[in-house]
Amino acid sequence: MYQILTLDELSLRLQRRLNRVERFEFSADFTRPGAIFVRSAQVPDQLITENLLVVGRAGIGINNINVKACTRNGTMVFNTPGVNANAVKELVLTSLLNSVRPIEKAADAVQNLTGENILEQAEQIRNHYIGGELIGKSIGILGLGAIGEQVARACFNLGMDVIGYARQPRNQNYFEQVYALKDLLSRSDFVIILLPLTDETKGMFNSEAFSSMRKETILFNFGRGEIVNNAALLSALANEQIQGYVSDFPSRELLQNPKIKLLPHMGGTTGKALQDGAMAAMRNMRDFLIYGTVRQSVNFPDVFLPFTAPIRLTIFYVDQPKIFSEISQKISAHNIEIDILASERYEGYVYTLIDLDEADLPKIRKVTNELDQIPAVIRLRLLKNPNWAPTIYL
Ligand SMILES: NC(=O)C1=CN([C@@H]2O[C@H](COP(=O)(O)OP(=O)(O)OC[C@H]3O[C@@H](n4cnc5c(N)ncnc54)[C@H](O)[C@@H]3O)[C@@H](O)[C@H]2O)C=CC1
Ligand SMILES: O=C(O)C(=O)COP(=O)(O)O
Repeated sequence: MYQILTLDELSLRLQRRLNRVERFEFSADFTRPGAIFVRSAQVPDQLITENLLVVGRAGIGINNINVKACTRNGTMVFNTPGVNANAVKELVLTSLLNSVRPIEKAADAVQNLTGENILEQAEQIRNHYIGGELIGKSIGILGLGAIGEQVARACFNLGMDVIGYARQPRNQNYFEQVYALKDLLSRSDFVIILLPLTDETKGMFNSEAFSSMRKETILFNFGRGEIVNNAALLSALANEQIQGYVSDFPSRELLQNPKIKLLPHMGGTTGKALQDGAMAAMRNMRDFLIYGTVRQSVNFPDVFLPFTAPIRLTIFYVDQPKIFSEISQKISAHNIEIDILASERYEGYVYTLIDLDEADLPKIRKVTNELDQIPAVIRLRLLKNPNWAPTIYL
């Protein structure tokens, strides 16, 4: 039985389905879980114990997970790229359109009309709500990944001049690519942040960045709050260096400012995106726990191998010369046949699946004890093929 800690809510329907099929146990209270399911909640470091095999992030941003500590612990971390890209794109477009048409204020004013001839009265006040248009305006997009690309394409189709900032050449015909942030900021009527939070992007919008922007520009942040330095933002708004700020990441110092609109981190919060993200996360988690295969990981290489042998060893180890020959020699010294294997490297580590043509568990356990003694080996698991027999040994 695998204990899966749900740091964010997972639909009961999905839990019941998974419980039935895979005999996983879900709880929000496990203190030493074997797996963690999470959205944006912070994963506390104390949960990264020797029990923890995998952390599954339903969604994209992994700034809530100490990935380095997980890697050192041999814990696989994955996310679910693209599952909420359309949801975020649609919220970005909604926010953009809202920023040029005062729909909410106009609709509120209509509700306050009284008497007969409501339409006539409404038409008399409509000139208080004259809007702007997006067509012909310039928009700068930072982050041209799953979401940024979709936003760029949609804005191009709305007739906007789209400028994209990316480090590698992209050769897309619906945006002009620039390599200098200042270039993008000085030319854009709207600037959209769709970047991950990293050491490089943290505080990217500082007083220097704001000094390159236009006074009529509205800045939208759907990446992460910390990409914008709030003190610099507040002074840029007060000094009319930019017109307004729309962010999906509220914080106390930004509340109650008429030039700031804050949303409750709802970019990926649609029924479809949540369902798709949870399903993808659970599929990746199940495959890793039951078959040892890796998909969409951020710290392990992706490795897949059909599981046809009775026993599979999974080994995560530091990439060192001759390490694999040491592993295979120890296996063959016990007269155990390797049926097939798959192995990939990633950033100084190796993950290897070794399928054994051997079902004698005591004999295999002797080998795994020896392999565990190799200093470069971080985590070793022994999986029994569930289609051959129902129990899984860890
Ligand atoms: N508001 C919300 O609810 C959501 C917010 N997000 C945020 O949006 C970010 C992007 O999401 P996706 O497009 O799905 O991810 P993605 O990984 O497909 O795209 C990220 C892009 O940013 C680029 N990038 C990274 N660092 C950069 C830098 N220093 N300079 C220039 N480009 C850089 C990458 O090359 C990549 O093209 C996520 O990491 C997350 O922080 C994502 C989903 C929902
Ligand atoms: O996927 C992301 O990075 C998001 O920001 C969405 O977060 P959520 O899963 O909705 O808490």
